[in-house]
Order: sequence, then structure tokens, then C-alpha cells
Amino acid sequence: MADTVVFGGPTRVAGIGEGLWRVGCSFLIGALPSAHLVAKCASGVDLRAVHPESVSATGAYRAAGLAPFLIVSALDVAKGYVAIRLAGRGRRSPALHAALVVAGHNWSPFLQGAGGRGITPAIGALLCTDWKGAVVILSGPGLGYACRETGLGSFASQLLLLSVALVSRKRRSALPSVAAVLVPIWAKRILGNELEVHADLPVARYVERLLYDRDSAGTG
Ligand SMILES: O=P(O)(O)OC[C@H](O)CO
Repeated sequence: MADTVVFGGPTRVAGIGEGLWRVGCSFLIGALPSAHLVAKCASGVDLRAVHPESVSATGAYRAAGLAPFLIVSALDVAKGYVAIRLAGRGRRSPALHAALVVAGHNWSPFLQGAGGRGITPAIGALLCTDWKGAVVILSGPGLGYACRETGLGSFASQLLLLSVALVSRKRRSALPSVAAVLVPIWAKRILGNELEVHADLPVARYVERLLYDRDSAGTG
């Protein structure tokens, strides 16, 4: 009887346990180091050694070529999609799962905290919640690459995604998932693998990181 009063009964406890399990699964799915494994198999290169700030599809392309890039991109989009599907048909907390799958991708415990920039798992997650958002966030790196400003193009598309969600008539359902993927994406741009704010770094440098996803002075 006591647990009925305090915890809401065994069924509720089991439900909480299952929810925590699914949440943990989302993080671990995101953390699966697809770029690292594919690049290692294809070329023997350890992406953490050559491109530690972004162990991603782009890193796999630089290290091993187009086929590994396409394979990693597909796997990383699938990570986001599967994590939201695992949240269940009812999907009461897709935003939480979206945030965790992107966070796992960005700071993978299998890579000692290294990881990607979060775009591909975000595309997969948004394909489940609002496919138009996936198209918007995908357009940025493509257009940016064509203009030789991939980082700025990616940020512009992310800002557009947020703006559209804010003014949308469906914003109550769209905004949580959009915010959930953008928080870890922008945190990775600003803070990198260490998730640290350095007091000696000027604010302008953090703004530059957010906009361009790089440091002009090459530190931090
Ligand atoms: O942001 P990521 O880690 O999904 O990687 C993105 C790809 O390299 C394409 O920009």
C-alpha cells in the first residue's frame, strides 16, 4: 500500500523505468560513432586525430571519400529517426528524445566526448516530427557549401527553422522539437567538445563560433 501512496503504484514505477530506459536509449543511439567506424574501416584514419572538433560525415568524406560520406550521412539521419520512433507511438516527449539523440551524437562517450555537429541526427528527428523542418535544416549546409560558407549557411537555415516554428500556427507542437535539436547544435558550435566557457575568451569569439562554426584565431 505504501508504494501506492508514495510512488503511484508498481505500474507507475514500471512506466517511469521504461521512460528512463527509452531516454537512455536515445542518447546511446545518438552516441553510436558511425563516422569514426566507417572512416576507420574505409581508410584506417582515426577522425579524432585529424578532425577532432567534428567527427562527422564531412570528416569521413575528407578522410575516405564520397561513399563513406553517404554511408555516414544515412546512418546518422537514421539515428535521429529511430530515436524518435523508439519514443513510442504516443510520443509524449519527442522533444526530449530529439535533444538527447543530438547530444549523444555531439558528445559521444564512445569517442571520449568528441562527436559531430548534430545536423544529421536532427534531420532524422525532424523527419519524424515535421519533415518540412528537416528540409529547411538540410538546405543550409548545401547552400553554404556552394557559397564556400558551410558554417554560416548551416546557421542561417537553423535560424530560419526557429523563425518558422515561432510564427507557425502549429508552434505549440512544432517549437519544442525545433528548440530541442537547436540547443545541442548551437551548444556544440559555441562550446566544442569540452562543453566549457573560457572566461578569458571574448564574447565576440563565441558569437563568431555560433555564426561561422569556427575560430578565426584558431584557439579554443
Ligand atoms: O553535423 P553532423 O555531425 O551531423 O555532420 C554534418 C555533416 O558533416 C554535413 O555537414
